Amino acid sequence: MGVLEKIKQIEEEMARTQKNKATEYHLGLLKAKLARYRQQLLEPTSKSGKAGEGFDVQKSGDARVALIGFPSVGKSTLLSKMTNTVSESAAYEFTTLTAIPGVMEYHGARIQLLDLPGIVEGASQGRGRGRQVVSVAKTADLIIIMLDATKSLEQKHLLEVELDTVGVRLNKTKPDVVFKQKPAGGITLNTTVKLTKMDEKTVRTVLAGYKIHNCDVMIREDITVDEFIDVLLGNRKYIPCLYVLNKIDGISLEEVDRLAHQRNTVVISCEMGLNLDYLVERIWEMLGLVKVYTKKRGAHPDLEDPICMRKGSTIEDVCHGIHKSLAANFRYALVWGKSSKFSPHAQKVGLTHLVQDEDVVSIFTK
Ligand SMILES: Nc1nc2c(ncn2[C@@H]2O[C@H](COP(=O)(O)OP(=O)(O)OP(=O)(O)O)[C@@H](O)[C@H]2O)c(=O)[nH]1
Ligand SMILES: [K+]
Ligand SMILES: [Mg+2]
Repeated sequence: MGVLEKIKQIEEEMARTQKNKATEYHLGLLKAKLARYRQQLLEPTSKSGKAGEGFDVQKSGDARVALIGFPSVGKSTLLSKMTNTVSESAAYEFTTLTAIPGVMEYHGARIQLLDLPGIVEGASQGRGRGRQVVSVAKTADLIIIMLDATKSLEQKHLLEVELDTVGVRLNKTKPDVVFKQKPAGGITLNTTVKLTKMDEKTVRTVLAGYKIHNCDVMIREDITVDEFIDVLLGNRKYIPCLYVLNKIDGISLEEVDRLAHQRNTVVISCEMGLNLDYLVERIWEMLGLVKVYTKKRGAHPDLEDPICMRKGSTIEDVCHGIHKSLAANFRYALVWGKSSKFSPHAQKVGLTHLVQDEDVVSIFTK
């Protein structure tokens, strides 16, 4: 039996099985199996060595944003509007056949926007170029799910399912679970919170399903069995996602207003240039980039050329952003701004100090 058939069988069995306390651990086992088979789907086989590989596009700039959507929702039109790259757009489906990178500049950051071929339902199972597209999505710092506002928003759910299947978790944080395998000693299971969505027996059943007999597990969040499986598999990607509804020139104002209020959603019209500035702001915000200004002793901060970094960056990252050898000769730094304990005055800090957006930093070397 092929993997696809096995998956189908399990899904059918799950659909047949009533959800209740008595079947909970059996369902957990089925889910574990299902995840394992789906995993296999993504692994390259000898027949199709290319499966699971993405398009070969160099990452560039400070962050990467991938445009995912059904055909002809306007992905290429958006790329051409927002960057200096032109990507062919047309009224027929599958105009774009490969990944086309463009660069947007904003607040001194260079953000790579990646136009991709349209995908269809079943993409993750290898239909069309879907698998390549979804693997590129995994490399993004932000995924834009682009939708046609004049069409049914059921599309949104279908795309979420495709990404979920390849292990991309949208707008979710990594479950707060410590999991360590060990050579012997059995299973040690600890929880710091009350588990209401699964019980300990389910946890043990799932571990057995993965043939894990020796490990330490510390669960610090009230997670579901799916989230627990994610932890075991360990290769899930937690990526922020912005839903962009295009072509609002084709719907009523009332409808626009209703759609605009949905979570993580921006409504636009590429054709009429509506709301594109706001879209850039939201992209920036969701990327959580941080810009830091540097200042030489006795001089004003350099506001022209900030250093752009990921949220969670440290003074050490700032050093690397300035010069390769700077961290090695580092003595101390002075920071002004949100991360300074003594704001508006400077704080003297070391390499591990976390910087915040719009901090001003002076580095002192040996
Ligand atoms: N009415 C309207 N049409 C738009 C808008 N944006 C794009 N279009 C049209 O939609 C069609 C598809 O646009 P594309 O940019 O090729 O869409 P795509 O998502 O890149 O399509 P594929 O590459 O085939 O997946 C073109 O005819 C565009 O002119 C918009 O805001 N409003
Ligand atoms: K098109
Ligand atoms: Mg296109």
